[in-house]
Amino acid sequence: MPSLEEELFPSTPGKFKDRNRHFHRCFASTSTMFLWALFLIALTASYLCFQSFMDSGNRYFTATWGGHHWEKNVINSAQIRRSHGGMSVLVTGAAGFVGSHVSLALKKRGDGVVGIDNFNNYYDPSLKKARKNLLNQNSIFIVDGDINDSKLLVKLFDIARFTHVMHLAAQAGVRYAMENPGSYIHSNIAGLVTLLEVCKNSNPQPAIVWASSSSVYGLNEKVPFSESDRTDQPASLYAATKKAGEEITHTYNHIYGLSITGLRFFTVYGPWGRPDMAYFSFTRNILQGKPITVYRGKNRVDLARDFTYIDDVVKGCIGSLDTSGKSTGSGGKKRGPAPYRIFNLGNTSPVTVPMMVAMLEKHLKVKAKKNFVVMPGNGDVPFTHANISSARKEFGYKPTTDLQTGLKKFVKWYLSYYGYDQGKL
Ligand SMILES: O=C(O)[C@H]1O[C@H](OP(=O)(O)OP(=O)(O)OC[C@H]2O[C@@H](n3ccc(=O)[nH]c3=O)[C@H](O)[C@@H]2O)[C@H](O)[C@@H](O)[C@H]1O
Repeated sequence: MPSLEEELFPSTPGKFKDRNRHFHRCFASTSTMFLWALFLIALTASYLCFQSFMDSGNRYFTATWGGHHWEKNVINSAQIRRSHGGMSVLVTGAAGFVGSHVSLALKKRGDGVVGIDNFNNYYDPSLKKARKNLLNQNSIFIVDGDINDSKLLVKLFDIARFTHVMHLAAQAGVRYAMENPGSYIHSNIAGLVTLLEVCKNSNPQPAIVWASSSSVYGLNEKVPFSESDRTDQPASLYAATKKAGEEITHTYNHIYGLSITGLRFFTVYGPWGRPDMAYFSFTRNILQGKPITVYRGKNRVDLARDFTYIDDVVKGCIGSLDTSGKSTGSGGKKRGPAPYRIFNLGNTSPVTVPMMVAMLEKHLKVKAKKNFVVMPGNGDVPFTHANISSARKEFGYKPTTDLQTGLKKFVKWYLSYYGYDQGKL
């Protein structure tokens, strides 16, 4: 005798012989659809719940901040250890190239330094970890966190009364902007605004020095580039976000009385540098016997950069901090006008890319396998050249390291850091 189930949901249509056949079929398919719909709704709901849990709870998975021990580390690290004119500086992007160098220099002269870095994987995070270790050895504490985390920033300002912020956290790289545009908005726009909001609300407000870029000059053809030259023709999204940063910081200066100094860095290079930059990746390839791609402009014109050595840039950063003047607002209210400044930090002597390669070949004692290709339309500009008279006048900025000398120091570091001096070559 067939079961009720078999009666209602026969395995083969031929089994259905009663007169309610159509009704049963209809009922069967409607219920199945209903069950499927329920199942899909449940699945979607669980997925959305999981997503929102992950988003809101992300902090809890990645957060490594908070607690008594952590606060003690922040307070100790922020402590000024010199008697006159010391400052307590929050350095964002402290595990980065420029950030790590500036942090060490500030600490060395007795200023308080607390770093923050999100240790993202835009390039090898182990290099960032190594920089962090170096800073830790010099009693500099680095918070593992993102500048978009306003709760973290508020907490930091609550427990350490920073007099200055050296804002170097950013999504760098000119060409990568075509691959991952969102990361530029996240760090260079949203992150900047989050930081400025916290700074403007803090009491007292810190003075802010931050990294803009030579790339804001974009398609400007007037050389050398002066701060008053036009910067409304960016050639990359990276440049556009840095230019936007200059406008955004101006607003915070104007409305809230924050002291702001923007530094236009010109292709900074040196030991502990960024592996995504040409001098660094060329070195890696040359040592590994791999070819390098050298871009050329129209009519085979060589590209040129005003390569600037890291120690010179550090001096420029510190000179800017020392002369930044005070923010005038407090608790979100402006009490008077505050300084708003922009400076080029370049070297004032551009070198072509093939000349830079020749210097690397000399220091590495290895010939490069060069492929010359026409510069792709991916955000590059043909040349950069800084006029640095403003920075010189304001805080005595005077670069002293030429590219030949700077690359020699870089190669020495590279060979040692990657173990080539122990027979790898
Ligand atoms: O001053 C800045 O504001 C910027 O400086 C830096 O950008 P750039 O000056 O473009 O440096 P970098 O990539 O080292 O290319 C150097 C040269 O090599 C050429 N280049 C590059 C790659 C390659 O494969 N081949 C090549 O010829 C290339 O065409 C160029 O002529 C920072 O990365 C950036 O974050 C920002 O800070």
